Amino acid sequence: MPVFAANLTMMFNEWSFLDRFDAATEAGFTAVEYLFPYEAPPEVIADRLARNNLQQALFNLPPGEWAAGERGIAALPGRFDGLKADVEQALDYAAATGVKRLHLMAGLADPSDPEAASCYRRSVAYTAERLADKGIDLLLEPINARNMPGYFLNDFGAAERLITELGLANVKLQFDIYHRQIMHGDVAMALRRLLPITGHIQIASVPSRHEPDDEELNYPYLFAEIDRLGYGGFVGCEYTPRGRTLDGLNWFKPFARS
Ligand SMILES: O=C(O)C(=O)[C@@H](O)CO
Ligand SMILES: [Mg+2]
Repeated sequence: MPVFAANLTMMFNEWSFLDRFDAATEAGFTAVEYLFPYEAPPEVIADRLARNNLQQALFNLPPGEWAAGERGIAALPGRFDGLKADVEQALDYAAATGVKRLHLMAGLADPSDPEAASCYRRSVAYTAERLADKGIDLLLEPINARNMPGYFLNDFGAAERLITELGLANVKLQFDIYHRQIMHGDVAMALRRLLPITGHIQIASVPSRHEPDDEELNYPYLFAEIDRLGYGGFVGCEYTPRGRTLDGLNWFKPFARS
């Protein structure tokens, strides 16, 4: 049975960020993920996890100036010193929360620009090495161009090639099924092929990015396939509820902790 992580950036927005940990637990989740923890002190987040007996599945390394439109800095020339500081900040939060995988956003850059490609490779290799010291996986997530125009890592093939070429045991794919379907389709076959290099899975309906219970993907089939393939990681629920979060959790009832 997949272990689902509530994405607290997108779900449970009826509560303040810290209260979302309690709300997700009440709803039966045993794990959480979110984009960024950095506005709350690490020990405060650690306390919310501990008091709810929740596992921290994933969060992102700092993404640069998000409010100014940045979506990561790994592929941006001239930002390597900033990236090094970001890695140390993320590791402080990782130590407090016990998270075992972190996502590094690439940034907005032309994937055919050799300078961006070289910066990205250097950033990934450096970050992977720092995380490996702590037993943490580094995740790379291809993101579709409709949601994030101009994003550097906009292709599953490019992610697979880089992961394979680097050959670093802790660099893995963040397989967001929503992005996969929009970018390439062929989800089940891609899961079968890419599972050996996959460190985290995320889900949402396509095209609306709501609960995984409607629209063009057959999630019951995909959940069974993920189990059949022996996936032992988390499945992040990275969707915007159609209405109130709790009203949209019928799909999750068979998997909820009682
Ligand atoms: O956009 C997505 O999909 C994500 O998983 C975000 O966490 C971007 O990191
Ligand atoms: Mg995602």
